[in-house]
Amino acid sequence: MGVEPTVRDGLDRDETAALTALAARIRELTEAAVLTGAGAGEAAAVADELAALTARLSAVRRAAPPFTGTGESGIDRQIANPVAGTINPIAPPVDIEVTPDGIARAEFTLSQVYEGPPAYVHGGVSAMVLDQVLGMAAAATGNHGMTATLELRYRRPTPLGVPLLVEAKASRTEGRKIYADGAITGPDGRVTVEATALFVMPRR
Ligand SMILES: CCCCCCCC/C=C\CCCCCCCC(=O)SCCNC(=O)CCNC(=O)[C@H](O)C(C)(C)COP(=O)(O)OP(=O)(O)OC[C@H]1O[C@@H](n2cnc3c(N)ncnc32)[C@H](O)[C@@H]1OP(=O)(O)O
Repeated sequence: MGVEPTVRDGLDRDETAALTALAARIRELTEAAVLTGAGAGEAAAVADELAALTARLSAVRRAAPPFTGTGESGIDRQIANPVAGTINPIAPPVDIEVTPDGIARAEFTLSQVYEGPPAYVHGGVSAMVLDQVLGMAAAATGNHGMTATLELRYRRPTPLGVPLLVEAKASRTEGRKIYADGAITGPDGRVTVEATALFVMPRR
């Protein structure tokens, strides 16, 4: 059971742009849903309208999330990725670049949708972001691996609603194993979360 891997539709630029705009509106909707004080009656009315919109989108449904046709690598093509994917409303999104010297980095801001402790980022969300960014740093070595271990050290709370920096780099490769380190840094320049991970290339 479960979801089978399957051939993916590729999106052209127009569809990518339209689905990216759709996801941006849904992110705004999510934040509005978390913060609204509209009251029970109005919330129920909006829920009915949203059900109709969902039905419109679902009228033509793919078997699996599409890839973008324009990305340079396999990772860049994962346009529905839950961390970096611009068409995925649950992605903040974190716009990750990989420098020529193999550093994966992004500046990003997390809204109150991602709150864990009051006023701070949920630790699992920080973990998700670091998993992706360390994974991309590992993949920059030319070896795409699955996360085998991800160790986190939460040094201080990560603030919501301000620009954060995330950076990672592969530290060493041993056969099918790639190790990477990274961190999230707050606007005051202090590290809030450190991460170390092992990625293992699956046996083909
Ligand atoms: C056209 C477009 C295409 C698009 C494609 C996009 C590609 C994107 C690529 C890259 C993106 C980067 C961004 C992504 C970031 C997020 C990644 C995730 O979230 S991954 C999901 C969570 N992780 C899992 O679900 C793994 C589940 N586990 C497994 O599948 C296996 O356990 C696996 C592959 C990790 C290892 O399985 P084995 O059978 O290959 O492992 P054995 O042969 O036993 O071990 C190999 C070596 O690794 C060590 N090892 C294996 N697992 C270990 C572990 N958990 N801890 C420590 N060492 C481990 C072993 O001790 C061994 O080391 P010794 O060669 O003896 O030195």
